[in-house]
Amino acid sequence: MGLKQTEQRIVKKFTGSFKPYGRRKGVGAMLKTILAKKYQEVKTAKQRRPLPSLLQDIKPGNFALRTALKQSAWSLIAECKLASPAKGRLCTQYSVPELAKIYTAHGATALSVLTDSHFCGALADIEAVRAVTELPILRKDFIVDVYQIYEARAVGADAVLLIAGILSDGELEEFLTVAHGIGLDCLVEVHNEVELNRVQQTPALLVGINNRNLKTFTVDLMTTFSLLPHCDKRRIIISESGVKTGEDALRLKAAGVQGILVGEGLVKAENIAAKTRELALANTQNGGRYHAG
Ligand SMILES: O=P(O)(O)OC[C@@H](O)[C@@H](O)c1c[nH]c2ccccc12
Repeated sequence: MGLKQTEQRIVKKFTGSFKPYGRRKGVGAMLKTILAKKYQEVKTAKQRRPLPSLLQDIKPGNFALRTALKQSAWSLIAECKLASPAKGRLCTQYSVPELAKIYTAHGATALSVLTDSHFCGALADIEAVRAVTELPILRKDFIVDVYQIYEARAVGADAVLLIAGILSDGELEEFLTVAHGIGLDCLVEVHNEVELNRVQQTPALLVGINNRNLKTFTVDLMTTFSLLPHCDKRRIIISESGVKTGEDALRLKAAGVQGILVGEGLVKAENIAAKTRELALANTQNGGRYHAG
């Protein structure tokens, strides 16, 4: 199937007045490319392994991510991010499981593993990380089909990312229901007030405020500070992208977020172990938990 046809299919999938990124004019060429490829990948994966067969491999999870976030006064979700479409290769020194080991030993609350090829990720990375850590694992990808949610659980993930900007209201509801039905948490990502309001109509418990605009790639921590007053109290709020220092973490914590999701700030640090401790607020009083060892 050519790109054009695939894109048409994406367009057809969305209903209602909300326009997901894939459908807005002049919007992120990169995101469009990623989404078109994603539909192809899912189609191929389904052919290789139809859903009924995949379902046989699924043991329900136990909402390990929400449990860890609730138990921690401050949470660092540390991301295994080898590359990004905007900046290319970010980390050459360590493999994904090596990063996971460092993060685990130095105070991360949970791990995020990118499984999209544009970030040099693969689904198998989750299995590799599962083998070296007991921390909750978030599958970070562009989820556009329930199949990917089952796939995540089959390889041992505890949670998936759902990006409000690329999903219709119906899809958000459906994906949350499917994930919650198999004990998997969802971190639902928003970037503006319209998306936040849509997500707050759903039972989503974990809300990620992405400081990065997925269309322009610009990053501004103000996104979190300005959306925070609009978040209702029942949700657990995570600030995602562009967090670099312990000072950033302290400012976000003081504003009321529960934790941060960090990739680049960790993988590009000169000393990744020390940066993990810094962002986990491991050295500050009443900061996050610290796992020695
Ligand atoms: O590397 P950063 O700036 O710390 O960002 C991490 C994470 O938030 C980012 O990787 C991300 C946020 N939402 C996404 C959606 C898809 C892929 C990647 C992402």
